[in-house]
Amino acid sequence: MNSDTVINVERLNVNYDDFHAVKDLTFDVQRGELYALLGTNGAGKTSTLEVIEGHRASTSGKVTILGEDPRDRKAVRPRMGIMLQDSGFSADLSAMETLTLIGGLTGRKDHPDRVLDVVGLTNKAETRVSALSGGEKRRLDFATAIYGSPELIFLDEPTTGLDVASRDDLWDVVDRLREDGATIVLTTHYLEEAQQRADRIGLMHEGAFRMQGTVTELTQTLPGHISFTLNDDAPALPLESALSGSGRRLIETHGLQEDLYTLLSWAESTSTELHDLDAGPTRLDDVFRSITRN
Ligand SMILES: Nc1ncnc2c1ncn2[C@@H]1O[C@H](COP(=O)(O)OP(=O)(O)OP(=O)(O)O)[C@@H](O)[C@H]1O
Repeated sequence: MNSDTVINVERLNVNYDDFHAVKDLTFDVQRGELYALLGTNGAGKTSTLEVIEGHRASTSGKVTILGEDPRDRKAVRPRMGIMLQDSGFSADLSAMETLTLIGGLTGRKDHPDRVLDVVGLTNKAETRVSALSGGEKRRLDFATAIYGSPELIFLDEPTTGLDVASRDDLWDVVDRLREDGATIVLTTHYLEEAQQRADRIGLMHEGAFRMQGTVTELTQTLPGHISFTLNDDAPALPLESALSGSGRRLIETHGLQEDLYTLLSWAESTSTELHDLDAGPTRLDDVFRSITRN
């Protein structure tokens, strides 16, 4: 573990009675990284995060965050922010009072009106939590996590319930925090968000990591695709392809650029039209689906 290691997890196990929910998990998160902990339903993500965030004792294993034991609340609270899936704020408090309370509880210094402005809730400052819409509550959840611009921020399903514009706004704020050096741990079921933003991904299934690495490392494990349709009188293709029931040709390839070049050169030299051409590398969705099949 070096001085840039913000989270270190070694052989973490979490049992619920005789159910083994998290199995020997080992990973680290480095300063400034956005690490996405992804996985199937019930994979053990929340159980893992609860231990890292200091909300749950592990059954065995060693976890340090910011060089401290996560259960040492006094040491870690001022330095980290958490956006839970359901924060359970007091319904009677206003948005402004909620943030003031968070500042008092965590010891993180900031100005509630600044943070409300950042998340676009200035006009709801005096509105009670009970009167906020679902998306506004989510933005207030986010505001509590970024209050004081902590150096480590946990975002648990941050964009669930947000419309597209609000999602973009949230990611803009995250990008700015990262420019200032924040480390982010993300869980999400929106895989395209992780694909676009994560430096590294841990992919969990049934309590254990099935894969860990950068998006490129994960997606390189499966072939990319080229697909199109041809007229019935088209000449023989230069590459092996599969034919779907709808008459679409599919080429699966680990050499996408090369095969695409071969195909396009062939199409030009034979004056063949490739209708509805689509090509691309494997997406994280495909990798995700593959782990549930193994
Ligand atoms: N308090 C508990 N008591 C018993 N079993 C639990 C408890 N909390 C979680 N589990 C079980 O542990 C497993 C992992 O749950 P966890 O909530 O960590 O998964 P997750 O990856 O966050 O899932 P999801 O994506 O569905 O939110 C599940 O099978 C769940 O039913």
